[in-house]
Order: sequence, then C-alpha cells, then structure tokens
Amino acid sequence: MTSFTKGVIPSTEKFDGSSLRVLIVHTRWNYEIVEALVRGATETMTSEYNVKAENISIQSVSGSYELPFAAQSLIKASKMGTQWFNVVICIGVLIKGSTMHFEYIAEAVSQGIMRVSLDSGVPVVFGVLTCLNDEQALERAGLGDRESKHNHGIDWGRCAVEMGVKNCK
Ligand SMILES: O=c1[nH]c(NC[C@H](O)[C@H](O)[C@H](O)CO)c([N+](=O)[O-])c(=O)[nH]1
Repeated sequence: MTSFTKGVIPSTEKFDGSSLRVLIVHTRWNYEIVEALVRGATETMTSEYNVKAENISIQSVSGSYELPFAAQSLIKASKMGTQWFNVVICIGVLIKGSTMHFEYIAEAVSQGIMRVSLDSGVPVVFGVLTCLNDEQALERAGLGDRESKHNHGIDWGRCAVEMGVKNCK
C-alpha cells in the first residue's frame, strides 16, 4: 500500500499576516473542545504568520447552526465601518447523537458557510468538526490521550492566513 501524507501540508509560500484582520466566530456547544480549537488557530496565526493579536476579533454564538448567519452579519457590519475582515474562521463542534439532528445541522452549516464566503467575497474557513463520537472530537482538538491527536485549529489558522493574504491581492 502506497504511503501518503494524511491531511494538509503547509504551503511552501511564506505568508506575512502582519496586516491581516481576522474574525473568528465560535460556538458555545462542547465548549472545552471549541476553546482548544480557537486557541490552536489564534496561536498559529500569531506565532507562525505575525498576525497581530489585536487584529483577531473573536465572537461567540450558541451553536453551529448560528455560524453562517453570524458570519454574514459581522462581515456586513464590518464593511459599513472603515476596517473590514480579510478572512473569517467559523469554529464549532457537532457530535452525532441518537437522532438525525446532527445530519441536518452539518449539511445546513456547511452549505451556509460556503454561501456566505462566495456571496460576501470574504473567505470563510470551515472550522466545524462533524464527529460521530466524543473521542473523535477530542482527538481533532489535540485533546485526549491518543498519539494520533492533532489540533485541527492549527490547520484552520494556516488556511485563514493563506486565504486572507490571497484575498488582499
Ligand atoms: O454546535 C452544536 N450545536 C448543536 N445543536 C444546536 C444547534 O447548532 C443550534 O444552536 C440550535 O438548533 C438552535 O438553533 C449540537 N447538537 O445538537 O448536538 C452540537 O453537537 N453542536
């Protein structure tokens, strides 16, 4: 079986995030996991790409279903002001329960975030974990005790800087 790099590799380009203005909208569901993802994204952007901490705005909403509307509203409001965001990261954690609720929310949120990005012209990074159980969510936030754990917030931070810099061009 051919081996391959599972997941994304960082771009070879060196992106300068020092002038980027970033919005992070995160949920308050499964908060400890969300908090780890937000930290992964913010620490990556500031330490690896010189994004200024004061240029990262963080807002919260109740659950993942609210993310697209919140992103749309905040982008619109910022455009009315003098400064607006170069990129947005929507962060949430959906964990499947015993009903179909998970599937409906996951589909709506994924389509909604894509639509906000295309309609607004501001790249919106899809930072919503859609997990079948608690262990999957913990592992993907770099929590739990498995060796394979990796904080996906790191990847979302890198993606946000790349998309933000490219959106400035
Ligand atoms: O962010 C989440 N919202 C969840 N539900 C709330 C939903 O996102 C909305 O906030 C709610 O339906 C009100 O609109 C979740 N579950 O139901 O399991 C979940 O796991 N994660």
